Amino acid sequence: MGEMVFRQVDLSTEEVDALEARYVPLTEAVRELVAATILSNADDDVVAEALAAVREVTAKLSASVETDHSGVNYNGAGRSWNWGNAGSGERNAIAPPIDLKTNPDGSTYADLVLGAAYEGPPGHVHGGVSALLLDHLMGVTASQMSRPTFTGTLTLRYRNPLPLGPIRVEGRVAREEGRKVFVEASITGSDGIALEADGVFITPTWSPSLEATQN
Ligand SMILES: CCCCCCCCCCCCCC(=O)SCCNC(=O)CCNC(=O)[C@H](O)C(C)(C)COP(=O)(O)OP(=O)(O)OC[C@H]1O[C@@H](n2cnc3c(N)ncnc32)[C@H](O)[C@@H]1OP(=O)(O)O
Repeated sequence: MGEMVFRQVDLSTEEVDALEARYVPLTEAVRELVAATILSNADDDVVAEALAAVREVTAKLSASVETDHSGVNYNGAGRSWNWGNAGSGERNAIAPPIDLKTNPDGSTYADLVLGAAYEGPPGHVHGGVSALLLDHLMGVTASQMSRPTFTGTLTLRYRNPLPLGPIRVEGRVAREEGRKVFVEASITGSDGIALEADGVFITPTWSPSLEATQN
């Protein structure tokens, strides 16, 4: 297995929150840029201007890049962050804009709006995006944010096309057997239920290696 390191970073929770607050508006603006890039009818001059501006700002941001992935980090107070996570990273404009909530009974849900960047069939959500949302929400549900769990098997039933627009993803732990956590989930869109899923999430025998670093 390749190296999988969870990094302990010497930052206070306030410092992590401040960093997140600095970048989240940028993530949201980049999502708007992605949508505008897909939908724009601008002429050659405007597109050339946008290209130069995006290249310039990307060069400015890239000047301080030190690594090729952001990883899973945590501090001494137990605050963890995974800014690049493909399913939910707060600084990842490619990730769906998910804000996952946990109910007192451990079940989870997220209400979000999927726009032009998530299209598959005309006007509808790409099946792989639905799978990404479910894998992520079900993995968090299985972990109860207290233990690492990996997707073992994920079974999806695409019952109806899912229109772009507002959707709700919901999940709950159905049962546990040893290291296996069985999770059920669904996605509902403006036309009603679109997907049902069940999955087996497994706590590995190995513990994640924890690496302390100075930041
Ligand atoms: C503390 C920090 C908390 C942080 C929370 C953050 C939440 C983030 C959420 C992120 C969400 C994103 C989530 C992601 O994207 S996770 C990324 C995608 N998933 C992976 O990369 C997983 C790759 N696979 C593996 O690493 C191993 O195969 C695992 C760990 C899964 C099992 O390897 P292990 O060596 O441990 O297995 P075992 O042979 O001892 O078998 C043990 C039991 O399991 C049963 N079994 C085995 N394999 C499968 C299978 N594939 N389906 C169904 N069942 C399976 C097996 O029959 C046996 O059952 P039984 O015979 O005992 O009844």
